[in-house]
Amino acid sequence: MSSIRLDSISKSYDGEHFAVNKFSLSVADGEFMVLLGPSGCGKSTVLRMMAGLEEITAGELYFNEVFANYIGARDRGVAMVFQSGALYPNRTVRGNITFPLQMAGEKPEEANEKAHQLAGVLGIQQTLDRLPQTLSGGQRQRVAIGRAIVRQPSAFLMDEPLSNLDAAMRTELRQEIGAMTRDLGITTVYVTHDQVEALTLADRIAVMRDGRLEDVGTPAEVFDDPATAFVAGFLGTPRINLLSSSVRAEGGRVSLVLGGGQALHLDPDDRRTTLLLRRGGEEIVIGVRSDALTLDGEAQPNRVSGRLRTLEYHGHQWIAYVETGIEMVNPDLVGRLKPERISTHSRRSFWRRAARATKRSGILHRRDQTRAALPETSAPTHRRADLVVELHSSTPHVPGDQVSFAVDMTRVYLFDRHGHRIDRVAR
Ligand SMILES: Nc1ncnc2c1ncn2[C@@H]1O[C@H](COP(=O)(O)OP(=O)(O)OP(=O)(O)O)[C@@H](O)[C@H]1O
Repeated sequence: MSSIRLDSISKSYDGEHFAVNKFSLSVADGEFMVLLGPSGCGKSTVLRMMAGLEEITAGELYFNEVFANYIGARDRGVAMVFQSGALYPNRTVRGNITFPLQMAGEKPEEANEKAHQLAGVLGIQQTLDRLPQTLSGGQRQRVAIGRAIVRQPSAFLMDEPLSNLDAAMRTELRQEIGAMTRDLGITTVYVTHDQVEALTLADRIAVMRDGRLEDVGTPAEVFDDPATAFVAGFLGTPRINLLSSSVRAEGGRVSLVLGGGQALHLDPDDRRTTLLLRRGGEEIVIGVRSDALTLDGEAQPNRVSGRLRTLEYHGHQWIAYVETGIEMVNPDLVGRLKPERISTHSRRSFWRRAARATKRSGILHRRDQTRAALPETSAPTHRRADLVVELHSSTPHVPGDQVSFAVDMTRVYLFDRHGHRIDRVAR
């Protein structure tokens, strides 16, 4: 088993943009780490650099604290499973699983015994003598997992292994992957854009955006205590409401002024009051999950009101969409880094680091080719949109009614205009 450490890893495929940009992460021995983020944020690239399938442009990779940038893929002792695990079509399930052992010179009886045991763990004993084309997608993926772990790799890297399966099979195999990797105590890095997979499987989740690490923590930490508005928006269904607001600080009291003549008030004892007293007049972003709002909050000091536009029935709940006159912030765009041409100075220091990291391999980089995203953020992008509220029982209200919702201020997140949490995030 192995710990994995990435120290300021960058990857550029084209010398123009960074697919991964100064990404640092430590995965402990035996930990199940999920890389989560939207399509194109660089998750697979990070995984492939760990596997040795992509050259690292800059930064350092360590396995068990041993520098590993230039260790060949075969010598890293890691196993990888892809979206659709390609199997040898002319070999049986047993033949596929035992193949890596045969290559390693293991005796056929021992290899068969291991395949048999693993097939038991993966629930595919009945298929051992069948060819891949006779298997379902879920069974094929199980065989691919079996073949990957049969040699007891020091780390197991999985790139969206469930994405080609139907919903029921995803849930079943997800649970089995979780149980199996924990039983074996194997260090696992698992890539997905599915928040449910991330929340249910991970010991810790690393949330990525535009090639960078946005947040890392246990599922409860990133969900309940998100570092940025983007993370708050990426986790949770319905998506969090992000309300544009400005801070009014007067006489030791703080109000958060919303559009449509509305405001929320922080308790003087609230530790965030002290932080915001210094930010009077500043624009901020307030995050309120749809279940932190309670209908019929007319009598509450902290409430938001509006016109009920529509109600959706979701079986176990109703979702209310409310026009409030409050300006909402798009969670996908808030604080997004502006891609800009890198300055000469930054380019030089980038390539100096790249050269240091690649010295041992003798790989030369083309200095004049790179462009990068500088750590500059655009202003939050606003949209006029509905407030989204979960209702757990039916309501006599009908579309067109004026409605009020009490806001649970203990469950409100405050972000600066670039989407970073104003109060300290506990990690
Ligand atoms: N071989 C390649 N050549 C050039 N660009 C690439 C290559 N592989 C990936 N990229 C680019 O790098 C960026 C990150 O891609 P990557 O596949 O790592 O993202 P991802 O988060 O895994 O996305 P997805 O969830 O869609 O697989 C994307 O802009 C992608 O187009």
